[in-house]
Amino acid sequence: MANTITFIGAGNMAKAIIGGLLDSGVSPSSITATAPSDDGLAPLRERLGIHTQTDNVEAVKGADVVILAVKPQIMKSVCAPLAEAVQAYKPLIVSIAAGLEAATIDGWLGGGTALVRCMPNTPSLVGVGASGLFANPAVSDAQRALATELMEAVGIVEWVEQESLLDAVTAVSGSAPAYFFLMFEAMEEAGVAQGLSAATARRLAIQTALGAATMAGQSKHDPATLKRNVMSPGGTTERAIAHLEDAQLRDTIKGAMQACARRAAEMANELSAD
Ligand SMILES: NC(=O)C1=CN([C@@H]2O[C@H](COP(=O)(O)OP(=O)(O)OC[C@H]3O[C@@H](n4cnc5c(N)ncnc54)[C@H](OP(=O)(O)O)[C@@H]3O)[C@@H](O)[C@H]2O)C=CC1
Ligand SMILES: O=C(O)[C@@H]1CCC=N1
Repeated sequence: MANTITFIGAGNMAKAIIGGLLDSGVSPSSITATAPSDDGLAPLRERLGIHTQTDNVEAVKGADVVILAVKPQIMKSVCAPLAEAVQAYKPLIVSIAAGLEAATIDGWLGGGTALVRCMPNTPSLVGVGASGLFANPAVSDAQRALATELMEAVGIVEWVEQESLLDAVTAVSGSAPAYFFLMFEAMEEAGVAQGLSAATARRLAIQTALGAATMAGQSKHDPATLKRNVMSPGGTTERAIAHLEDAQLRDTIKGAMQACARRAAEMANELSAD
């Protein structure tokens, strides 16, 4: 990718995308990351070889793509000072903030911006990310292709044509690594309670999740069939799955995902009213 990319904010998610981009062969010299102080930036500059900046406005000037990667709650105060440079240089803006609507951010940047909203996830760091993208009407086909290329460098991409669907994407993939990490915690605890060492239980649980995900991604069968294939009649898995169904696991997951999407919508309302 020959484009220059500036990350405004260099926290967990920015670092995950930057790491994935570098692993995919993007040149460190084409990436700039910003943060208010050099303390967190120095290791990125020294270990990864990317450019860093504590001045957001300078970092925006001349960038082809500006990725807004700060917390939603400070986005307004970060965007306002960028408006002049954004209007002058007209980069493609990519916001990865949960909740915040495209029109709200566009307004903070002075209006008329080509803006893609992206909901990525942290496995982007290891090239196995999953991102949902939405483009506002000012985004050209070439800019759509650029956003696709950027996020496909760190995982899979799904475009949605209705902005509100990004809240569902947040529930299905943006926040979802945490659901699986919780599952790993629970499986490790349960394995230890059954006598395994924590290290052994963790290693087996993680490898099993990797295997299940890889199989589900490659198989011509749906997940329900793959599940049935593990369940020998009268066997062990049948008992375990019956317990999970009796405990209403499906409703629990549905409730968690509804809470997630509702919070994204709530954040959009709270922050647009600021
Ligand atoms: N974490 C995740 O899994 C996901 C996060 N997101 C979204 O990504 C965004 C960032 O989240 P996350 O990376 O987790 O948050 P972090 O708190 O880890 O990162 C935020 C970054 O912004 C920096 N920052 C703070 N103020 C400024 C400023 N004025 N100018 C430039 N940089 C600034 C922080 O620097 P310092 O630490 O020095 O304050 C930090 O580097 C959020 O909007 C979130 O909704 C989306 C999908 C997944
Ligand atoms: O928890 C959050 O708000 C962010 C957005 C998706 C994942 N983390």
